[in-house]
Amino acid sequence: MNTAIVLSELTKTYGTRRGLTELSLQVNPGEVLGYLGPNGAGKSTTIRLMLGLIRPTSGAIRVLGLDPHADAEKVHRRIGYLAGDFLVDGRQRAGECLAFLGNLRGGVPTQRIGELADRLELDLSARIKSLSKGNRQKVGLVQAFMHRPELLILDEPTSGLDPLMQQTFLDMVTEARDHGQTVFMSSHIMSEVESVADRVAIIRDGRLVATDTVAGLRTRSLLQVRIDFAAPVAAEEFAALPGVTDLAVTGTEHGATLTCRLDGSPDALVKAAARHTVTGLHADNQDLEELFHAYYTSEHSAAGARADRVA
Ligand SMILES: Nc1ncnc2c1ncn2[C@@H]1O[C@H](COP(=O)(O)OP(=O)(O)OP(=O)(O)O)[C@@H](O)[C@H]1O
Repeated sequence: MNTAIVLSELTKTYGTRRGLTELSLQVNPGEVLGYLGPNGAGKSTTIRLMLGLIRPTSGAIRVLGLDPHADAEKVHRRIGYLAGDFLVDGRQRAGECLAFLGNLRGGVPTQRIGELADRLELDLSARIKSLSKGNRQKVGLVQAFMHRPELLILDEPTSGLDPLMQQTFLDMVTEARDHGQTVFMSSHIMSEVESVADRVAIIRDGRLVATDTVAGLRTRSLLQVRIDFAAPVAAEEFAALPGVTDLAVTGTEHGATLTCRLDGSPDALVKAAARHTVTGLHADNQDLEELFHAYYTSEHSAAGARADRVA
């Protein structure tokens, strides 16, 4: 079976503005890939390139084995796409709009549209212009999922959905994967994709900075350590230890508390601490949201510095 999506050394510039820079990424059939990055990172640019709506400045793209620009019609027939700004004629009723789009895709049973609308609590008789942003987003989701496409490309799909509907959407993604469909979904929130994504790709400033499974990303996260001492300790004693960053030592009523982040083996830190009387020890993994923020806020952060480990 063909790889669902292959992006090879993709660069897109808009005049002098950066869109994407030498981005390479593969998405396997049946995989859910979460595509994460802050505003302006290049997520929509990547999606527009994958749909053949714009052309790369250099590099190559294959979607379902086809060139999305040269074979746009064939590719579009086989995918479900939700744009970041899903726009349709607001005078139509939601049901009419979905029936029309279903016919364009070779016919979708009314029952299937009804089932999806019920799950998402979407009123099919409402005129689109009268719907709230979140309800309009639901129309977009139904049209992307209704014909059970081989590949779903979803740009910020949960935008405007309340937490209950976000969960319904995530269930729909899981079911799509169970049916063997491939899902590429962009987001700027880690927690939104971490429960459904097989892999996560993180982009910043148009470049891919990490791709890994959610479990793999967790192993990259640093330990946050707190050690309580019975008497004052000197920060210099710990600052240069291997893997220790963001070190702080504060005096307390009963002695001192050291906090730091730790990358790799705790051995040196534990041995250094053991030269003193330790009254408390606490170590926790940095959560994924924090790791993600470190990736996209600072090139020189601990996690950012490990961004070269692109899987
Ligand atoms: N048509 C355009 N003309 C000029 N610059 C553009 C155009 N489209 C995108 N860009 C620039 O390309 C970069 C990436 O934009 P893109 O919309 O792909 O980001 P994004 O990750 O989707 O952001 P968001 O989360 O805000 O939607 C930005 O710097 C943006 O200003």
